[in-house]
Amino acid sequence: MTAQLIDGNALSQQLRGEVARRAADLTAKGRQPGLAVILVGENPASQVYVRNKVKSCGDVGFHSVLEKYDASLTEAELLARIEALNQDPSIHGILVQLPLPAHIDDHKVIEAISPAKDVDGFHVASAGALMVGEVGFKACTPYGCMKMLESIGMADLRGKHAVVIGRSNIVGKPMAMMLLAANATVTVCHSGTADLAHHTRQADVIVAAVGKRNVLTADMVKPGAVVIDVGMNRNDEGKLCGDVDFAGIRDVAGWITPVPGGVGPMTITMLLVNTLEAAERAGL
Ligand SMILES: Nc1nc2c(c(=O)[nH]1)N[C@@H](CN(C=O)c1ccc(C(=O)N[C@@H](CCC(=O)O)C(=O)O)cc1)CN2
Repeated sequence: MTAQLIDGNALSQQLRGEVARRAADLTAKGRQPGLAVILVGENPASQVYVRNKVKSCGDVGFHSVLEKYDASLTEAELLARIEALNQDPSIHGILVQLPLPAHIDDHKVIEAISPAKDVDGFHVASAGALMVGEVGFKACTPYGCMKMLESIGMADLRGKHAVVIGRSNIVGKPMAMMLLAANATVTVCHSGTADLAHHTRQADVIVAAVGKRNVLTADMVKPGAVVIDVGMNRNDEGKLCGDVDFAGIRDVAGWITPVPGGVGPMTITMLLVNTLEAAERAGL
């Protein structure tokens, strides 16, 4: 068996077309969606990501502002900027690019963003809304993974077993909640899991979100399973790769997401979706 690819670039293009249409409607009503992106420091990967976010905003007709600050910015200064953006009616979404420099408490910063503008979905209020099934912004990476499942006819996971590898607040935990909301039976594995392969071999859907190469190999995958790779690592040749052994697993899985071109572009697409929804909700 050769797994079919879930193409994040193609799916993103399709979803962004719909976002652009809805944004044009809002703009015509005098409410152009607006996103503020804050970058603190010189992390080279973060610089690429924020540039892509701002460019993507332009592509779908959003207003955007990129605020870049030196790594010496104080926590108090950052909190003051967020408060100003919370009050700015032209800004519907606020995003602080992570990671932040070590002297800034990222939890404090995320909690300073108004939940109504928390388009990253990282605020405790957003996480709580997801937990209890209320309206709130969903974290973009797991939300993108759910859209990828939907695109292959797996919106409803009743009777399916999903295994999430990783328990971070921004991917693993919200991913598990979203899979549960889609009726999957969910197992969350992590560094304290005794026998990872025992769990993954039973899974119909596996989401790998660890940040380490080759955490999942072909012998750990049930034939026909869906494998979603959230990882973003460099291999020995310096090339971008995910958390799973793509070449090996491709011969076993039914579906697999590539890196690059899989979950990454979907993360930015769902940020656009959340920003659009923030602008739509602002008019209600
Ligand atoms: N405030 C946030 N910070 C971070 C988030 C986030 O969702 N919100 N996630 C990651 C980084 N990230 C978005 O910010 C992100 C990472 C990767 C990609 C992406 O499209 N990757 C491409 C490859 C890019 C390359 O060549 O380097 C791909 O997979 O095809 C998008 C967004 C941490 N911080």
